[in-house]
Amino acid sequence: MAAEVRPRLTVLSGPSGVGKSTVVAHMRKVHPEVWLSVSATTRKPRPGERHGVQYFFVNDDEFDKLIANGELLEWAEFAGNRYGTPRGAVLERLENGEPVLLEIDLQGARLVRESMPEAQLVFLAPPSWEELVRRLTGRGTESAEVIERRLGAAKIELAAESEFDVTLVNTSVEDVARELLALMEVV
Ligand SMILES: Nc1nc2c(ncn2[C@@H]2O[C@H](COP(=O)(O)OP(=O)(O)O)[C@@H](O)[C@H]2O)c(=O)[nH]1
Ligand SMILES: Nc1ncnc2c1ncn2[C@@H]1O[C@H](COP(=O)(O)OP(=O)(O)O)[C@@H](O)[C@H]1O
Repeated sequence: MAAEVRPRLTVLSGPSGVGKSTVVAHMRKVHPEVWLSVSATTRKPRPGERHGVQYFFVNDDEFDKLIANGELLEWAEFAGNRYGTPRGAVLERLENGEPVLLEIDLQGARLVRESMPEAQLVFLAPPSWEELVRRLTGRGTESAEVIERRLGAAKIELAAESEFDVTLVNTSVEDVARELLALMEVV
């Protein structure tokens, strides 16, 4: 009997500022072959962010078209902007048996769980609420108002931790990156 080829779809979620991007960047430095889906968003780029690298930065009309054409695997509104996962690239890699990582919010994780129940959902948690506030504020990329909105969303996300298959606490970026790679069966 042929060995079962089980493509891994892993979803990484967690409150804004917990360190998702930092962990993923570290993981890809160590294992550049790990593929991360690049989402489309209506959010404006932060300094240093480039179209097609961190996100595909699109306007509202373009995002509407992506939805209308069925090009998004899932999408959600988060803190006043829309974010969505392009469907084609993800499915292509899964069909090739390659591991796929999505870094998306709680609403997106729930949608993926419904449409692809075999996906594994990983929650990245902060060591404490105070540390989360410190990281989000310390990053210095958002206004006080946007930080408040994101902390409001963070409370909802933290309350949903038990919906996930695994929780990783982001105390050490290196440790979490290693644990995530193991969950994705890359190492
Ligand atoms: N549902 C969904 N959420 C996404 C997608 N891309 C990014 N997000 C989430 O949107 C939220 C805001 O992302 P971003 O503006 O980059 O802020 P950051 O997480 O604080 O760096 C985070 O929770 C991301 O994980 C997507 O394609 N779909
Ligand atoms: N384990 C960690 N210890 C200390 N600071 C961290 C850690 N992980 C991330 N950070 C810092 O926290 C801030 C938010 O991280 P970021 O990766 O942008 O979060 P997210 O993508 O979840 O919004 C950044 O300034 C980052 O350098």
